[in-house]
Amino acid sequence: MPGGRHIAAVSDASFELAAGECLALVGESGCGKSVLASALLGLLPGNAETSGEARLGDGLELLSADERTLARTVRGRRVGLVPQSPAAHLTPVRTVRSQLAETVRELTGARGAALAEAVEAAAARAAFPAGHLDRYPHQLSGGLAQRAATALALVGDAPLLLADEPTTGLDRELVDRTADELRRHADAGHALLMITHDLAAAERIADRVAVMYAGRIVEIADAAVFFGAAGPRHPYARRLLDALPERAFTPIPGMPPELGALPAGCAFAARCATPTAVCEAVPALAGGVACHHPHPAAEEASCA
Ligand SMILES: Nc1ncnc2c1ncn2[C@@H]1O[C@H](COP(=O)(O)OP(=O)(O)OP(=O)(O)O)[C@@H](O)[C@H]1O
Ligand code: NI
Repeated sequence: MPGGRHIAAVSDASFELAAGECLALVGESGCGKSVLASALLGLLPGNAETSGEARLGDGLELLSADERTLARTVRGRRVGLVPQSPAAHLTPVRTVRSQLAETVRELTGARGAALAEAVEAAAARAAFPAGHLDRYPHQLSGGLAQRAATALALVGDAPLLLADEPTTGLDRELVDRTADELRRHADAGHALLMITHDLAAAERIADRVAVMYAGRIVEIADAAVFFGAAGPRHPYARRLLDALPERAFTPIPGMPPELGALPAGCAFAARCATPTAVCEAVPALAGGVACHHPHPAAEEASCA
C-alpha cells in the first residue's frame, strides 16, 4: 500500500476444486474474494506479496509462475476469468464482435466463416444478443457488458474458470440463465469458482460453498447442507443466510473489521452473539469450519 501500509487482504485460504465441480465463494464486500481470484491469475498490483501455493491439475503452481507463463499459457487458456468489472476489461474502442473474434482466433485458431460462426456461438452461450455484437462497450448496459465478459471468458474452454460476480447487473431471469450456463460449463468437466454476493445463484448451481470473512475462509460446506435444514456451522455464515430477504431478513449487526487493523483473535467475535474467552485466539479451519463454538454438524444435530 502507498505509505508502507500493509494489508493482509487474504490469509489462510485453502481449498481444492475438482473438474466438474462448482465452488461458490461468498462473503461481504471487501472480504478479499476478488483479491483471491486476482492472486491466482497474477493480476495483483506489483507491490502485492503472495505466499503459499495454488496448483493446477497439470501441476503448474500459479503463485510462483512467471509473467510470461501466465500471459502465454494460463490466462484464458488454463484459467479463465469473468472479471468483476466487465466494462473496465473490455477495450473501449472496439466492438464486442471484434473483441470476441480476436479472442476466438487467438485461443482456437478459427478463421474466416468458422470464426464468424464461433463468435456468434460464443455470444449466444452467454445470452449476448447477436444484434448487439457491433456495439462498442460504452453502448452496452451493465448487464450486456457482463454477458460480453462471460462470453469472452468461456471461449478458451479453460479447465478452471474464475467467475467474479458473473451475475451482477442482470435481472433474475438472466441471473438464472447465466448461472445455468456456468453450471453446464462445470458439468462439461470444468472446475468453476464462482465468486458471488448472490446466495440464490450459489444455491442454484454450487456443489460446495466457501464463506470468506475478513480475508479468511471461515467455512467450507456442501451446498446441500449449507442451504438445507442443517444450515452452515459458522455463526457468520448462519447470519449471512438469515440476512436474506427470503429468510429472516435480519441484517448482521456491526461492520466487518478493517483489513489493515484486524483484531487479534477471531475477526468475527465483535459481531458474534456468543463469543467467549477462547475467541481471543484465531480459530483454525477444522472440519470445514473456523470457529471455537460452531453450530453442531448436521449429523450431531440429528442425533440430538
Ligand atoms: N489494489 C489494492 N490496493 C490496496 N488494497 C486493496 C487493493 N485491492 C483490494 N484491496 C483491499 O483488499 C480488500 C479485499 O478486496 P476485494 O476486492 O478482494 O474484496 P471483495 O470480497 O471482492 O469485495 P466485493 O464483494 O466488494 O467485490 C479490501 O479491503 C480492499 O480495500
Ligand atoms: Ni470483489
